[in-house]
Amino acid sequence: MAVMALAIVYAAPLFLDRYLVNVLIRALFLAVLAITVDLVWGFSGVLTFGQSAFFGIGAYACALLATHYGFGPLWFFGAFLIGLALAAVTAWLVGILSFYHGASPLYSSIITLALPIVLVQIIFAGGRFTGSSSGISGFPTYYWAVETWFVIAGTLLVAVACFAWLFVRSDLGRILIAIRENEDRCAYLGIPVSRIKIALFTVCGAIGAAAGFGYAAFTNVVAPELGGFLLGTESLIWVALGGRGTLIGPIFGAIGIDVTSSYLSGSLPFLWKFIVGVLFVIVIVVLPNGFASLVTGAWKKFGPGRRSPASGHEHGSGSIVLRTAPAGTREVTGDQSPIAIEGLGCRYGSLSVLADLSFQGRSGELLSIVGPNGAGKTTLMRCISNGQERTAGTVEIAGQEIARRSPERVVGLGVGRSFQNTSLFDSLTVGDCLRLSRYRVDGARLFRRTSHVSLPAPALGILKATGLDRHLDQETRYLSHGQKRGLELAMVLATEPKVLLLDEPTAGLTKAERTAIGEVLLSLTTTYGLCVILIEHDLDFVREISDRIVVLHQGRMVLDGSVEEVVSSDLVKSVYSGHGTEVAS
Ligand SMILES: Nc1ncnc2c1ncn2[C@@H]1O[C@H](COP(=O)(O)OP(=O)(O)OP(=O)(O)O)[C@@H](O)[C@H]1O
Repeated sequence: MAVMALAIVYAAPLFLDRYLVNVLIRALFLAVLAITVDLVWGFSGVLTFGQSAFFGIGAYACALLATHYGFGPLWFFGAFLIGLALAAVTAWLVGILSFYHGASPLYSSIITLALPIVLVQIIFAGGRFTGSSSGISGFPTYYWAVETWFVIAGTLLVAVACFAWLFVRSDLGRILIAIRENEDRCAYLGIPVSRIKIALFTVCGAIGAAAGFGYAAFTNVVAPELGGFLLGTESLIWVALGGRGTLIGPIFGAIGIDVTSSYLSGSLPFLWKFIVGVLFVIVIVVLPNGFASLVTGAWKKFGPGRRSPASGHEHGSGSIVLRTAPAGTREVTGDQSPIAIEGLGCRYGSLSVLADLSFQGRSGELLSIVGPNGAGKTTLMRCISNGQERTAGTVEIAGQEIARRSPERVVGLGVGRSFQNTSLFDSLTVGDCLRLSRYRVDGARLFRRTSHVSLPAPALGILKATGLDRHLDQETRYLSHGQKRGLELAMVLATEPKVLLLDEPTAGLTKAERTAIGEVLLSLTTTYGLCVILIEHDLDFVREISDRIVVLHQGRMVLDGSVEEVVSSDLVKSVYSGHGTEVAS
């Protein structure tokens, strides 16, 4: 494919007229920018308006160094490196500001929106040095033949597209899609979401600068618009029209719109922009996944090896082999408690949701947390799995305080958490989900996909019990509710936790599935020695499988005892009957 694309790049200028080749060279550089927007927005879900700023930085590095300092092969190459480094550092700083733990997606979009505006103001403020609003033209550059420039721009585009393609199909590329679909689940599997986003943003910034540098060196003109907000927004339109998250769609979107506008914007300056706007609205409504979805849809329907939806998958993960991971080093030793909670409290403003909770969990123990709706059970899970949630007290995992650690770092201490509502990645396959849950233990490859995944014995046991080991190539959206629950549990166990937090794992399951889950939980404690903390409303289920029960009421612990003690307690009966005593504060 890459060889064919390169052959086209080398042959095309021989057959096309000169004006079109000139227009295409600019469009090819812009298509490189579109790929970076697709990686950031299409694949990892960060709506960025600021990718043009990096294009502008690369373009101005070329123009400013050639105008004010010197020109020659070394200067040219030096300017290229300076442009890339400046863009990478800017992108890294913007990434840190945009994606620090807890930043909302809206926040990062606003920061990327401000970036090109700030850059243009800096260019204006640069006066004669930066050429202010008129920009810089006529600076020394290489006046090679258009055929040569076409080959340079085309080769850059093919190279970036190939690397991007390999990247999005790799282990790390799957993680980008997982982040786009369910950032929280990724964090609670120990994936460092913020760091991955910052790294991606930095690399895409540098690539955008390379494209801008080439664009400026070819056209011999730079203007503030090259780093402006308008180009940033246009690049989003190319990606949306072409097909977000497809790579090929944004390339054709950028080339198609730029070339057409070069022909039409002279004769129909206002009408052309209007046509693009209307086209954009129509495509968003009729083809939300862009024009590329027409091709991929037809390919899925009529192409070779087409699959039924239940067995197919959008991104083609290929078969994956399951292996048993070597026994981890996560067993809790000696008398150490896997989990010890002391004086834990949580407030939301003046509302006290949890107060003064203290208890410990032991290895091989199934500890159920029960209590009426609103008692604070889920909040307790949040306080254990995220160091930033609690407002008082301490939580220790195997003797280590979680302090203010973010969820992914708490996973590193040995806490695994499943959510009240099953939380998976719809367009990823079962195999992909399992592979990415091993990120914390096995890491992820940058340009390759591993053909196997090594899982600890408890996770393998669940896959076998639910039959998921025979559906590794199936997208998770086609799984039954019970299978989804099973997969989520297997994914959490793949992180090799010492303490497993389960929030209503049997909700919505049939009686048979509930019994199966009960057996699985028992084997996790008895065979594998895990400490399981379970929130459950089904008191019969709790009674059958628990070693110990903690009862919460109005955010306080009213009882901590054996199953018999709790079941026979009058206090618990009155709490559940709604006549519960007001807990003294
Ligand atoms: N972010 C928040 N801001 C304000 N109040 C909150 C927040 N999260 C939870 N609460 C309140 O804290 C209380 C406990 O909620 P929590 O979800 O922990 O209860 P629960 O015992 O898990 O209930 P359920 O069994 O219905 O899931 C509720 O009154 C809830 O409204």
